[in-house]
Amino acid sequence: MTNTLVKVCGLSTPETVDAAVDAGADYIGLVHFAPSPRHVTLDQAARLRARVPMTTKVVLLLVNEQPVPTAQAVDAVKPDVVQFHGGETPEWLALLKGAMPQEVWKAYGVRDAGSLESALKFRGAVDRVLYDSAKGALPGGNGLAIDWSLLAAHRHELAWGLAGGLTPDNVADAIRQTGAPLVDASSGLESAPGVKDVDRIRAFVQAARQA
Ligand SMILES: O=C(O)c1ccccc1N[C@@H]1O[C@H](COP(=O)(O)O)[C@@H](O)[C@H]1O
Repeated sequence: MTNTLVKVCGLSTPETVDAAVDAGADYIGLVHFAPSPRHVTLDQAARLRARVPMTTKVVLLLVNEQPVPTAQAVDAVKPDVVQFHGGETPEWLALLKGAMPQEVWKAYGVRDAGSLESALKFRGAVDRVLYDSAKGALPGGNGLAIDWSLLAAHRHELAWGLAGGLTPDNVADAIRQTGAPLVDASSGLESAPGVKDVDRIRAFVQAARQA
């Protein structure tokens, strides 16, 4: 058994939210980003959020939102964490972190070891950095893994998590190789883009727990 925290992201139906909660996910993620096949409106997100017990934390994912829509989204959904998955700056995220009670996470695209050094610019500005692939058509949710050996070799100074291309089949290896304190999956738990598979959700949480 590992202590690795598990996040299941990109949920958009009551059934899949319930499946992730029942499987024991620590975090469930709701994507509010119109170009994504996992996009939920603020109204949908608020209704999904209302199903989640306090034992599971809710992450609202935003991409390059302006200040007013960010505040409106947080107010409507009342998440525990806001994950920013675009080109948000440390200065802007530090301001937000000081102004709201929610945790602030920043997804950061990893290309090489230098990426892990440059992520240090978010030190103090966010509560966690989520390393994801820097490639793909969308800012995230592309199912592309990063080079795990970079994370294994790195002396981590930031609270962090591993995202990008994780599936029920590779998550145990990913945890063993990187020592990730948190793992996050979305497209690897789907039968088609945006369509989560409850069996894959359960298998992912179980595989991460047993790594
Ligand atoms: O899921 C999306 O469509 C998405 C869109 C825009 C930004 C981020 C998005 N997803 C997040 O990306 C990572 C990795 O996803 P994957 O497991 O490789 O599919 C994860 O945090 C997703 O929630």
